[in-house]
Amino acid sequence: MTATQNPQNGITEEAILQALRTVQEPELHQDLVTLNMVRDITIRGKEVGFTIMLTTPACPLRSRMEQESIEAVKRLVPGVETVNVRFDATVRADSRIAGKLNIDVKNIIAVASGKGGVGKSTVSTNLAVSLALEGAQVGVLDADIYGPNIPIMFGLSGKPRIEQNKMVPLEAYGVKVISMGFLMPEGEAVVWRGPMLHKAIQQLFTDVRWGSLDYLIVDLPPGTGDAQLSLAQSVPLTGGIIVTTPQAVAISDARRGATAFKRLEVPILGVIENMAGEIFGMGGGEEAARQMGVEFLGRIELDPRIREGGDAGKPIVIDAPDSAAAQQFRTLARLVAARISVMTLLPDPELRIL
Ligand SMILES: Nc1ncnc2c1ncn2[C@@H]1O[C@H](COP(=O)(O)OP(=O)(O)OP(=O)(O)O)[C@@H](O)[C@H]1O
Repeated sequence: MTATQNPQNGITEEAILQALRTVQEPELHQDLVTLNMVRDITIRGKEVGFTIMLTTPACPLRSRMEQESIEAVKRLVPGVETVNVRFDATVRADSRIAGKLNIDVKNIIAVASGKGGVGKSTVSTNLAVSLALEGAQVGVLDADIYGPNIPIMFGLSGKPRIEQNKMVPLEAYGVKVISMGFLMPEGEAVVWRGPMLHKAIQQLFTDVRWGSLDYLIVDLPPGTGDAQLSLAQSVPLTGGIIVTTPQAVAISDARRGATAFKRLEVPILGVIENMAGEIFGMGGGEEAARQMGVEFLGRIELDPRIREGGDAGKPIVIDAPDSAAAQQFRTLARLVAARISVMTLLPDPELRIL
C-alpha cells in the first residue's frame, strides 16, 4: 500500500482506514478494511484517494459504497476536502475448484431446468454476455447433449481449432464458447450414456484452452438425469441456477431440479422465472423459490425479440440493450455475481448448501 502522509494537517493513511472501517460492504456485511478491499491510498494536501477492490466487476452496489466512503472520510478525517474513489475488481476463486481441476477458472455456475424449452440456454447466453459486459472474463460450456443450441445463440459455427491437444473455444461478445455440439458428428444423434458421457463432459472442462476465467457458465441438458449427475460428480460446481416458467407444471419440475442439486450437494444460487407476462402469467417462479427455501433471482419477461435475437445469434442484451428484458438480464447478472462473492467468502463450503 502506498501513501503520502501529510502529518501537517493530520490526514494520515491510518485515519482514512479508520474511517473506512465504518463502511460496510452491503452484500458481505463486513467493513471494507476487514475485507481487505481498500488499496492504494493517496494523500495530496486536502485531497485523498483510494481504490476499492470489488469482488466482482458486476457489483450492483458500487455507487452506494462510493457515496458512503466519501461521506465517512469527510466526516471522520478532519481537513479532507476532496475524496476520489476508484474501483477495480478481482473475482474471488471458489476454494472448491482451485487446485482440483487443472484449469484457471474461478467459479463454475450450472444453469438447469426441470424440463426443456423454458429458456435455459437463453438465460445462460444472456447471463454470460451480461457478465462479460461488466468486465468479467467469461466462458460458456454447452453441456446440453440433447439440444446443443448455444452456438446458434452466439452466432457461432464451425469446429474449434486444436492446439497442443486442446480445443480452442470459439468466441463471441467477449465470451468463450465450447459446445457438446462440436464433439458430435453432424446430423447424428448420439446417445451419450454412463462412462462415455462422463468422459465427454469432463473433457469439455479440462481439454479446452479456457485461459483465465472468472465465471464459467455451464448450460445443462434439461431434466435431472444422467448428464447432470455426471457433471456434478466430475467437477466442483460453485452453484446452480434453476430456470422455470410461471406455469404450475414447470414449477413442479423446477422443484425436482432443486432436489437433485441438493442431493448432489451443489449450492443453489436461486430460481429465475422466464417468459413472465400476459400469456403465461407471473409469480410462479417466486412461489417455487419460496417453497424450496431458495432465493428468487428475478423475472425475465416474454419478449419476441428474445427469440428473434436468439435465432439470429444476437443476444437481447446486445441487440436491444434498452429493452426491459435486457435490463432484467443485466440485473440478474449483477445479482448472481454478488451471490457468488458472498458464497466464496464463506469459510466452510458445506455451509453454502441450502
Ligand atoms: N423470455 C423469452 N421471451 C421470448 N422468447 C423466449 C424467452 N426465453 C426463451 N425464449 C425462446 O424460447 C425458445 C426456447 O428457449 P431455450 O432454447 O433457451 O430453452 P431451453 O430451456 O434451453 O430449451 P432446451 O430444452 O431445448 O435446451 C427459444 O426459441 C428462445 O428464443
